Amino acid sequence: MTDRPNPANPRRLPPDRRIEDYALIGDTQTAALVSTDGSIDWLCFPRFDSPACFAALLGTEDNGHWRIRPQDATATSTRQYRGDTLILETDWVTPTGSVRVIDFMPPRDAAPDVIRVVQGISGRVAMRSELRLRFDYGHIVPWVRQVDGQVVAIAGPDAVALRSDVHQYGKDFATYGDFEISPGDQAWFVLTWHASHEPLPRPANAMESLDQTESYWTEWIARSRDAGSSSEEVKRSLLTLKALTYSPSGGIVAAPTTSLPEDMGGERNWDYRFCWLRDATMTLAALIRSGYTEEASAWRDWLLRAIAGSPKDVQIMYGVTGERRLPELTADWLPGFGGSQPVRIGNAAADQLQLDVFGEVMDVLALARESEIGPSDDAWSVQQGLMNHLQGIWHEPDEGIWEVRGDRQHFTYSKVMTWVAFDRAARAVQRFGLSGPAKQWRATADEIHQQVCAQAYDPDRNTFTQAYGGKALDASVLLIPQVGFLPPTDARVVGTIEAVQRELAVDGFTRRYRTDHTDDGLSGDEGAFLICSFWLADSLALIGRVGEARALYDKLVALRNDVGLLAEEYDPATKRMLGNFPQAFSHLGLVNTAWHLNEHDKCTPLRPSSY
Ligand SMILES: OC[C@H]1O[C@H](O[C@H]2O[C@H](CO)[C@@H](O)[C@H](O)[C@H]2O)[C@H](O)[C@@H](O)[C@@H]1O
Repeated sequence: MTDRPNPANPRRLPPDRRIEDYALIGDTQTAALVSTDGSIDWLCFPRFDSPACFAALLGTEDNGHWRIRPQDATATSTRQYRGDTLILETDWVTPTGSVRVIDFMPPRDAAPDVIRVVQGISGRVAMRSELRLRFDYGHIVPWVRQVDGQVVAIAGPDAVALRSDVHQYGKDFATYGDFEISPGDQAWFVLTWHASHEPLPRPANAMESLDQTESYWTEWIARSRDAGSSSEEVKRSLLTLKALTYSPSGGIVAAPTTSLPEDMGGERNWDYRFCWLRDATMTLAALIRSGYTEEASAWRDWLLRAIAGSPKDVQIMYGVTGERRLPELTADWLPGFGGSQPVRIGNAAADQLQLDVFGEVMDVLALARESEIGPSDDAWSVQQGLMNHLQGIWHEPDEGIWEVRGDRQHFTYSKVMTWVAFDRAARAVQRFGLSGPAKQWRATADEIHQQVCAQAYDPDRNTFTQAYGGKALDASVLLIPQVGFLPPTDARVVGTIEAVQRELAVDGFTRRYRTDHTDDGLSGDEGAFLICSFWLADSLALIGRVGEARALYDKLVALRNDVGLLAEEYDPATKRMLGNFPQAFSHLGLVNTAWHLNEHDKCTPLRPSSY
């Protein structure tokens, strides 16, 4: 094809489209988002951070999508995951009958596939598949042709083949398949990516792949500890966290999307398809607690490879196999979700100083050492290098946990987590007989402790503040008792929880900070931050207000969409999710709070540092 689609007449998506209208399918190397309308609007092939071949999520249908649904515009859909798997079932009801569309991505053997199977339930239903491939984040129209009965699309490094038992035809830069389905009928579609210079991979068998995919997820979830009354939502969150794991390397992405807005229509749009040490360590803590040691072990190996070299070059985030350069670009051809621009590719936060990651890494490695994963000499030698480096920089101001793009500050949470790093290092020497300057580390931990209590505590409001000498509040300091910095019985801890409830509350949830009190370098506002709301529930449980904690947990669980997924934030005013989706932070928060409440019910004390 030589012409391009007419940009003056773009194919629009429904204006009332919501982030929570999407469901996730994935193969633990990449993932796709499927809308309630049966359209795959986001898919990056072959990795989470590869350019998207379907980017309608951040634009219009002309930026690439693949819809399979009844031709009847009045058809309605409901959907669910098949049991405890990532196989999505969308059931359509039309005036003439009903059908089921089954969408999944088989855990990868060689080539990545998206498979869609349509099965008749009742009556007779006229269906349509509408495929619009656009490489490189929605702006390259590929050369599409039929080769041996299969549709092959090629542009630059990418090639995608569609194999199906439904006849395909091309029209207006899209590929269509029209078919009818009755009970007992079945139609299948297999979309496969390969590098354009390589031969077409062998086609996957749709039904065999379905069985294999079902077994993969069912066997994986069967290894989890039973979370009692929270079991249903914990399992779904664990499956989501597993789906965000890049299995070849053990890396874990913060979310599979870029630029879903934290402020609808605004500029708070970021690329999350990378491995943050912070998000990954917290995810690991949730997985270890839930019985998954294999993933934790793989991630420890990932970490050691990623940060290998000089400790002074350690970054706060990496690519899925440890890439260090993640330049932030603007995809100015994409209008953005709900008009939220810019759409960003890459993330400049990779170059920031965020001191908290030292504490998070030291803490999760301590947890790993104490768990079934056991010790690792390599890990300890890397940890010693990190501690030597931290000894020289812990007193510096930084960008903090929230990666502000305003001035660096002495953020309280950053300093608390440097205390965690020195505390865990000194403890490891004492407890496991490892080598290292334990006395010096303990002395530094004590110095940081005194400094935080003196400079980050506001006696007038009886609360820890966001930064030394400041007045602004920050929900991250809710973690002070969880990481063991102060006991939950300390009046300053109780005062901080109450101040957060008083000053950061929004409809019973909490913001991470107030954008009118903190200069984060950005315009606009944002919603309630879900992981912080889970931390608030944890804090309430820790100080004995368990009824309130459970009520908040239940309220957060009720925010999940129809298939149990959460974005990063929630706007109580519009009752809509905000931010990248689904977000590891929110799902690990759910898992940890469920375990905290469970442990509380069983009167098992929390191990310090459980996030
Ligand atoms: O809010 C501004 C920042 O937003 C992103 O960071 C957030 O997401 C990270 C990944 O989940 C998380 O680790 C961090 O704590 C959050 O603040 C974005 O990646 C940043 O570039 C941006 O400055």
